[in-house]
Amino acid sequence: MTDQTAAVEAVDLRMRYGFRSGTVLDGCSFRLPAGSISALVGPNGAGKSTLLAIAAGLRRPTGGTVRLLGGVPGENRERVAFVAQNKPLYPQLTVAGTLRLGAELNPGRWDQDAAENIAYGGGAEPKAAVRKLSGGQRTRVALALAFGKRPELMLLDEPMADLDPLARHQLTGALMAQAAEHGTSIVMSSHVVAELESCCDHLLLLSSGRVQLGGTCDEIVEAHSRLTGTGEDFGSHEVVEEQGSGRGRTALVRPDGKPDTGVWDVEQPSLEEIFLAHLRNPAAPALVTGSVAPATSAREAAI
Ligand SMILES: Nc1ncnc2c1ncn2[C@@H]1O[C@H](COP(=O)(O)OP(=O)(O)OP(=O)(O)O)[C@@H](O)[C@H]1O
Repeated sequence: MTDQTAAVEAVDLRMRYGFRSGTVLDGCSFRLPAGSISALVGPNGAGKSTLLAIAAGLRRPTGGTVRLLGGVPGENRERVAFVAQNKPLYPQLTVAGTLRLGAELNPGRWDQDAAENIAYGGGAEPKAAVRKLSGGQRTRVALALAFGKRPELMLLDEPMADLDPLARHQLTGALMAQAAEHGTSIVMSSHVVAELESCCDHLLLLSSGRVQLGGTCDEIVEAHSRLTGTGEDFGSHEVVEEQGSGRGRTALVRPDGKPDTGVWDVEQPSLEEIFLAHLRNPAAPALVTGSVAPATSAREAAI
């Protein structure tokens, strides 16, 4: 794989589930670099699962293109692991039997130790039937299949949703180790923005069918400021969200140059504050930095 190869690249991706249903993805374009951890966030119904299912080759988009590791979805299944939101498993199998099946389906690349570390870390016994496991233990078994496969790309739909705080912490560590030691690309959806900042390289906020925010965590944070003061207006600073306050006015902005510190108190908002402000104001101007812009639009920008 070359440095230029994207883990996932989408250009003008569009999706409707049927003539009567609304548009779920409406021209999504982004490029998630290989070898990094990327998070997909957005409100309920934003299309995160739809996007991951398209990338995994389980759904055909209505329009646009998506490429994984340089190929089309579904083409390189042995290199890609997908864990769906409902974590489908065979309920009648035991945990050990599920891992045996994983080994049989992935000859030559299966890592039993990696799979067992994830599957048994939450107290599940090898002989326990999957149908008798707790939600979090089932999630661990589904993730164990993904880790055991030693894929080049993991697509994980809300992998932490059922896990307790300690298990979330352990899984975050395991994902970071997987990316650092094996160069695995990881794309996961999540609702817990505060937990993503410490482990993710790139973030995409999906809203109204498009990428509302995209870039590295640092780029997104550095592109925003919170201004508080008594100024008349925010001038050419791009306002994402504005509120009144006892001390005057306050706004989350994308500054156009350095704000006037004689008029405004300038603070750095957290990533979570920025995301919440964008979620409350979906009409705010989008920001997609060069680090996650698709190669075609990056080339256009350079011309
Ligand atoms: N099989 C389907 N048939 C018709 N509409 C669907 C189907 N699956 C999803 N949708 C619709 O597509 C939209 C996006 O759903 P999706 O599950 O992709 O969002 P999401 O961002 O993953 O949401 P959540 O955070 O709640 O998991 C929703 O309006 C949903 O109702």
